[in-house]
Amino acid sequence: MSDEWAIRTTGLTKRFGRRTVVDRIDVAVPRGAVYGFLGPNGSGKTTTIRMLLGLAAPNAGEMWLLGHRMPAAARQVLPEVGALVEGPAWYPFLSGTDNLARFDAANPAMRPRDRQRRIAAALDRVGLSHVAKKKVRAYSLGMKQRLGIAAALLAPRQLLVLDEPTNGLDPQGTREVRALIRSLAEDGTTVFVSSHLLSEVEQICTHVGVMSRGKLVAQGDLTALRRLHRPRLVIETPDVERALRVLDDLALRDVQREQTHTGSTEPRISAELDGVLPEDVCAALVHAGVRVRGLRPDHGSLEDVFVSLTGEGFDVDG
Ligand SMILES: Nc1ncnc2c1ncn2[C@@H]1O[C@H](COP(=O)(O)OP(=O)(O)OP(=O)(O)O)[C@@H](O)[C@H]1O
Repeated sequence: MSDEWAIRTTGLTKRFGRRTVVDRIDVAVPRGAVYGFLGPNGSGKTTTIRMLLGLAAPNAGEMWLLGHRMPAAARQVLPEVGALVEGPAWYPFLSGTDNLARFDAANPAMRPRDRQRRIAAALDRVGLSHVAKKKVRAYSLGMKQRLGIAAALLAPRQLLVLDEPTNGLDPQGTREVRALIRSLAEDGTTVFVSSHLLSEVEQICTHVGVMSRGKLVAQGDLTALRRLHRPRLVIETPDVERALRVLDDLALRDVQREQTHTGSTEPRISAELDGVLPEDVCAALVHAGVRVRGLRPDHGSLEDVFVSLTGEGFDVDG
């Protein structure tokens, strides 16, 4: 498998009993990407991550991490991969440093001689040096999550896999973790991050894969996915019937009467622009005597694209 992919799977499948929870997915994460693995709860994200990390065995399909076949190359590859899955359980009465020391000591590949230096560097990387000696029970959730990322960074990593790293965090904690992910990516680490929050993926990711009911329904860089939305034109006018005839004459597609929103009394219609310029539609409407009270192109949001792909909404409150 080509070296350009940090993660690649083909036909990856996991069944629990008769239920297929991951269904023949082809994941492609380019090196250097921040890849958002987006999907509602229960869509199969954690199961996929567990397979990638060798924590669960696939029923079918193939996978490669950093160009190496998994799970065959697990011993060689996994030391290059930092992971945060279901947040580590910390000892609340030990400090951040002492918790990381226990974590580090559990890994036989780590040289004890460098332990303190390694821990100090990891804490510094996630911005926790100032609380290194504080007991973890005094840490905020965001700090605990950053400590989890510090644990994943005790060794130099080419790839970081983070399962819902901002889940349960308050807005401040969320911002801290997002900023950390961005800065890790700037250092050249590939980051694979799962989330059920579209806004989160939009803010930090370069690429996205969308899971829905075990299937990967869309994948690519964010700009390319945005292009999947066909721009529409929204017109506000009291002369709906006349306007509809004009749009029909212009052969615009998917002409719809929009539901009137509370607070807005003006009837609205919309249509796919399909290459026609908004100003030409406006001129035709005015020429036909339609009173145009409002006219604007709607380029749509990423959410529109994903809802149309999955038929499900996303939690858009970051
Ligand atoms: N060990 C298991 N045995 C049986 N079913 C399982 C097991 N693990 C997961 N599932 C089921 O597989 C489906 C996918 O779960 P998974 O945890 O991968 O989804 P997810 O997208 O990560 O969602 P969440 O964010 O809620 O964890 C769910 O319906 C879940 O109940």
